[in-house]
Amino acid sequence: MESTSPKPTVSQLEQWMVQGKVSEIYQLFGSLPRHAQTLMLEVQRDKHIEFLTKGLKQLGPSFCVLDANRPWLCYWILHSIALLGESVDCDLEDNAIDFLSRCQMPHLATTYAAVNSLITLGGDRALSSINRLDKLRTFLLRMKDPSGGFRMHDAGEIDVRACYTAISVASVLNIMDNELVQNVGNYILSCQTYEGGIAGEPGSEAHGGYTFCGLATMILINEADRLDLLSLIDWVAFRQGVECGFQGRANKLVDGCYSFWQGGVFALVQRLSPIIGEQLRSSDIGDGEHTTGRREAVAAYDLSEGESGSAGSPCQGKLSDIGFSFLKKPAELGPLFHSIALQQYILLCSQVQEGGFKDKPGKYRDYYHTCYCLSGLSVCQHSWSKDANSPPLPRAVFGPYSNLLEPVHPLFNIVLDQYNEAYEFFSGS
Ligand SMILES: CC(C)=CCC/C(C)=C/CC/C(C)=C/COP(=O)(O)OP(=O)(O)O
Ligand SMILES: [Zn+2]
Repeated sequence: MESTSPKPTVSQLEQWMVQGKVSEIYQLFGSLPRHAQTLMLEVQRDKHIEFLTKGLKQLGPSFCVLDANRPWLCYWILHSIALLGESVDCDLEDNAIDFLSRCQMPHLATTYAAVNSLITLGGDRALSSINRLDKLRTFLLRMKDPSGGFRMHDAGEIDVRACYTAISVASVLNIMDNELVQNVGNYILSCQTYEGGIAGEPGSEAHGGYTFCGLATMILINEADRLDLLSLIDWVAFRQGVECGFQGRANKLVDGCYSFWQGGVFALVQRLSPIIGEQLRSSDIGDGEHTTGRREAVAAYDLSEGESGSAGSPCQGKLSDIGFSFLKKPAELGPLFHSIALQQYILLCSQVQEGGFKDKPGKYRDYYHTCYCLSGLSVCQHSWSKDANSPPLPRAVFGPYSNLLEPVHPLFNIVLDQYNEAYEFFSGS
């Protein structure tokens, strides 16, 4: 007898993508012919590069307009290209360096984007174009508020993003000092909410973007132990939805960009196990049925620390070296989220087969979502590796192994090779 519901085709799936039907996409993906499934699960490298290169060219020809979004577009595009293991041609690179070295001020977010872009381009010309000691350090100090927080720009808002962008740039450029760091921890601490996540400013709602920024900042200033990491982990673990992607905050829709903002939080947490162990041991676990998980976690920590002997030792040495040392520690914890499910969301719901990524089915692709979906995908693929430099096992990578992206340094969201080159370059002075 003939079936009344014929098997869906790839174009029907694309139709559902446009209509935003996530559950239909998953349900019926399974009944596609194998070759069509394989196609859908592949990172469409060539198409993404085509989309990204087109965007980069559109920023030119001489990158001459200094509007606030351009350094961000540059970073989103250059970082995406680097994650895909490619580089840009010489003319585009020269134009980008000239443009970026002219626009490192007067806004912290664009400064961060410009610095990360130049580090991503790499090489002496790009790295030495950053006037870090005179101009940049003076600018960072001018943005600092007596509360400990940073302002985004002169007379601008003080928030967790400003703290992160200032501290991230200072750390990666080796210009961190006590004056910059003073009271930043108090400010971030005042933004951790009753839910466990971190808000943009005191009294606001916890959000994934700010939770990433706040946690990364606390790690970079060696004060992560001051946060309530147990409630932060509880909060972020509950942000992965039934659609497999992450939402930015409670009761909101999932969105591909949170694959990095929330996924990145997990990548950081994986290397905080001594502090988490300490907080678990001193937490009031109680003896109710619902506390079994926590008691088991304490027991597991006691065991693993017995094996590795890595109790929460404070970080020694230079402030700017914390980011570098952080990745030298093994990731003693496995991923505390469903990393395969997230890869499924990114590839089936956010990836646009013609190139680029989007927030969710029903939306259009853009460079911001392309950057943060690819960053999140890389975090997932490398989330089972204890050592940041060792390639993941095939079972950690959803779809063909050729989907594997370059690893990032999760504190800065810079591809690891490029971060290491910058670390070497700036560590001498
Ligand atoms: C380094 C740097 C500048 C980081 C930025 C971090 C970041 C993404 C912050 C999120 C800001 C925010 C509250 C978005 C909510 O938008 P929405 O209400 O449209 O989205 P939602 O419904 O998903 O919460
Ligand atoms: Zn988004």
